Amino acid sequence: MKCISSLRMKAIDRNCEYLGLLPIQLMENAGAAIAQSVREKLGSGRVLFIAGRGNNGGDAFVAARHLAGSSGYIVKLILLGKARDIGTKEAFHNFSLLKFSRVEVIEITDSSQFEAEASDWYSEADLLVDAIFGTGIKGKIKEPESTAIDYINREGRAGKKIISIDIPSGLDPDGGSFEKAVHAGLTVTFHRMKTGLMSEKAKEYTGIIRVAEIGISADAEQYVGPGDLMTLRRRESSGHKGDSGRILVIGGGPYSGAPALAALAALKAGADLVTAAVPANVAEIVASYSPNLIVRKLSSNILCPEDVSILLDLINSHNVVVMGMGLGRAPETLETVRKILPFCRKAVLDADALAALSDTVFESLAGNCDLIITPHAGEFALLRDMKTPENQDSRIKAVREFSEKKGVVTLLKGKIDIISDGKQTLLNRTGNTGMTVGGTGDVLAGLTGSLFSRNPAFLAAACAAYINGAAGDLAFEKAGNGLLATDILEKIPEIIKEADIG
Ligand SMILES: NC(=O)C1=CN([C@@H]2O[C@H](COP(=O)(O)OP(=O)(O)OC[C@H]3O[C@@H](n4cnc5c(N)ncnc54)[C@H](O)[C@@H]3O)[C@@H](O)[C@H]2O)[C@H](O)CC1
Ligand SMILES: [K+]
Repeated sequence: MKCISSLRMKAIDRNCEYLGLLPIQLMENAGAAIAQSVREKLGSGRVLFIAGRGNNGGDAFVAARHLAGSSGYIVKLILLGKARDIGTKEAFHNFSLLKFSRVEVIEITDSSQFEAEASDWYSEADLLVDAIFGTGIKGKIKEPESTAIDYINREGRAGKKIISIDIPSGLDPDGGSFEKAVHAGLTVTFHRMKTGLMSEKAKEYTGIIRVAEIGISADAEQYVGPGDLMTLRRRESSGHKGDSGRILVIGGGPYSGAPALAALAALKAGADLVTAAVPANVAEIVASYSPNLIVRKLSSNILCPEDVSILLDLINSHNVVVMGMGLGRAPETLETVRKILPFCRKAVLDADALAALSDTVFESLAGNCDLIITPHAGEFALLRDMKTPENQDSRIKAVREFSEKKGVVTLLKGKIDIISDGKQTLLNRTGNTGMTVGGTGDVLAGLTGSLFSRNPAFLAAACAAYINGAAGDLAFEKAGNGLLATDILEKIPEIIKEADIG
């Protein structure tokens, strides 16, 4: 069964919101699924919900309302804390609806209140629903939550039915470890199995696990969105120069704009230091584009084997190499690419550098170099020696299989970008017709390198595709089809700032 982490689940939730499916709608569906599970376990009787102040509690508020509307149930709810401290507007909204729903509610703020005020509520219940924490649990369990768990388990030992919402409270949703946790007879988890529920230790706490669908849109999971950006590593506020990425761009010779665009994109996406190593004829031109660039002049007018020693020094002092933009495909250039690649720990290969790849090169890199390739359909066809399929499903399959076989992350550029590492695959639909102009691929390569310096390859490539397209969409509003790659550069910081990852 496919499991997901709590972070991925949060990313999908955020992507739903981006698509217009609001958190309160998901909460309503989650609560309805819980109410249905209660009905299946108990035809009629007394049901007690024990709810925390997060969204796990929010699901309980919805479920209690649904159940109180069904005949045959007496529904009570213990809120652990004060109503004013409920953490989200969705949970608070649903809590407010309880006063119109024939659900009796008490607030417990201190563990000493349990004996006098809540003990009877526990003992008279036929079924208890645990909604203290779900995926939001952090650190040591405090009071009154800790005592609330003890009381639930006391009733469980007495043979009562216990249903946990999403996760038995106390269990770490990812690792499955715990200091104490609810012993449930049934756990109703949402959308997908959570990794922590599958752990050996968790088994005796979860009881039977049911995965309930809560209406999450397929696209929220299949397409990159702001939720994925949320999972990127933030820049350290106390970081030193270089901590947020040292990027080496190797490009140019026949062209001068391409390496400059990649280098500037890396800077705009938050890299601290970017060095462009470029052939001698274009070094001054590239430097003249921006005072922000550090330019290293190579020995000749094309990249050639005489440059290998200086390039190896540069590779050692940078953490990601972005290579290929405007390099040309002279045999000595491709030979140089092949010579230096095994020394790169992390590399993004674009454009002409892709022509240096072969099965032998891929094999020699396996395990040494973490590689992202960013071909368009034509370059991908050359890499595979096979036409790139037009049909979307066949294209996805081709990218997935190629990435798995070669041990790389592929970002296949197109109207819909496809990103895969062979196991995970994401699609990206940001971007527009104006972006067929030259240079947008160079921007994407630099952007990818910048994110790659702080993040895993797959996430970096997927988020770079999204940011590049989203920056292009913003630029398109003003420039329309007269959009230039430099317009996209200008919009990158806005997208990064909006996503709060700068
Ligand atoms: N797509 C979905 O799966 C949906 C899931 N929903 C539910 O939302 C919860 C996650 O909600 P969140 O608000 O992020 O966190 P929790 O409710 O699990 O917990 C936060 C709550 O608990 C307090 N807290 C955290 N740690 C401790 C501690 N050690 N001791 C005491 N108190 C603690 C914290 O202060 C907060 O008050 C998910 O599991 C689902 O049930 C959505 O409703 C629908 C979409
Ligand atoms: K729970």
